[in-house]
Amino acid sequence: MAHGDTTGDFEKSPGWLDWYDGPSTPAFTLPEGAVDAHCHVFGPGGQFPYAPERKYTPCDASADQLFALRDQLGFERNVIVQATCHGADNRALVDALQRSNGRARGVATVRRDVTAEQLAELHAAGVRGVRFNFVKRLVDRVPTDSLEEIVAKIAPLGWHVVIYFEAEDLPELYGFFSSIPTDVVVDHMGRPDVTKDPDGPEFALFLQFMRENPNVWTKVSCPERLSVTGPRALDGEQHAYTDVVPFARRVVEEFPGRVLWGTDWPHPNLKDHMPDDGLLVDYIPRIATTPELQRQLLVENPRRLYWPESLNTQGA
Ligand SMILES: O=C(O)/C=C(\CC(=O)C(=O)O)C(=O)O
Repeated sequence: MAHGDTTGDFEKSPGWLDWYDGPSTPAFTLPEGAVDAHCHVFGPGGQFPYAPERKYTPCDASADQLFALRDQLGFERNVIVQATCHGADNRALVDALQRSNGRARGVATVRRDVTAEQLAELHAAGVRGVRFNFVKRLVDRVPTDSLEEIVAKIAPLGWHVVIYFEAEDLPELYGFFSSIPTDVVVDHMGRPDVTKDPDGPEFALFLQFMRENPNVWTKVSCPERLSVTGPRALDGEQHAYTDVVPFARRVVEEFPGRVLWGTDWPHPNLKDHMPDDGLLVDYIPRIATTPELQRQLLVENPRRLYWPESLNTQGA
């Protein structure tokens, strides 16, 4: 369904695909307490304007719409990640966290001049991390000394750093990423080229990065973004994105305690189709094949990072 061409004073980027309205109820029953650990809120633009420096203008995707999806799919909680279309203006994120009744935590974007007071306010709202984006079509590159300054400011709060990059850029960024002292969460497995061999050198470098750095976690999310051959999660398809499965399954099985999963709703910048989020949930048991792996991926791991106070076992 189209959600309108304008949002407040903003016109959506040409060719923008709106999120899928009326997703199916998943066939896979999520474990109790499951967390959608990667999703976004956009605007509404009339209330929370998009950032002047943005590289795309999305359709609105409000907190209420996100919470309705959460309930429909059977998740208990969300981790809402600041997207580049809102720059370092975290107001839409903070508003969503505050209206979630403690059922959402957040990852913000901040600049090097962020103050301790601003960070304390974000923490009180439920922010637990910052995101550094290195995807060239989304942002202008921020120098690493600025990022190091930010890390020094957020580390005392117990926050972590979410990094988003493409596989071809890992060799250049490997040293900087390995130097980050906090926990680090890699979005979408570092965006592997899934036409390549999962046993080949490109993905081997990513696996090596995770092996060498026990503070590094990853989201085994976004098959709809990584897949080349599909099939797409539409029309009841129960075997969607088969080409991504070997990559995600490999990571889940080698690092079961350091993986997260999220819908990526509302799926910004997809070009050729918009997935049915219910069918995306049905992809999960193909990459986390046992109830124990599913519980770690969906419940225990996200709680350790985002709701550690809810765990009563030490070092769980
Ligand atoms: O939602 C995602 O994970 C991916 C995005 C958008 C994004 O990250 C952003 O705007 O910050 C993408 O690949 O276009």
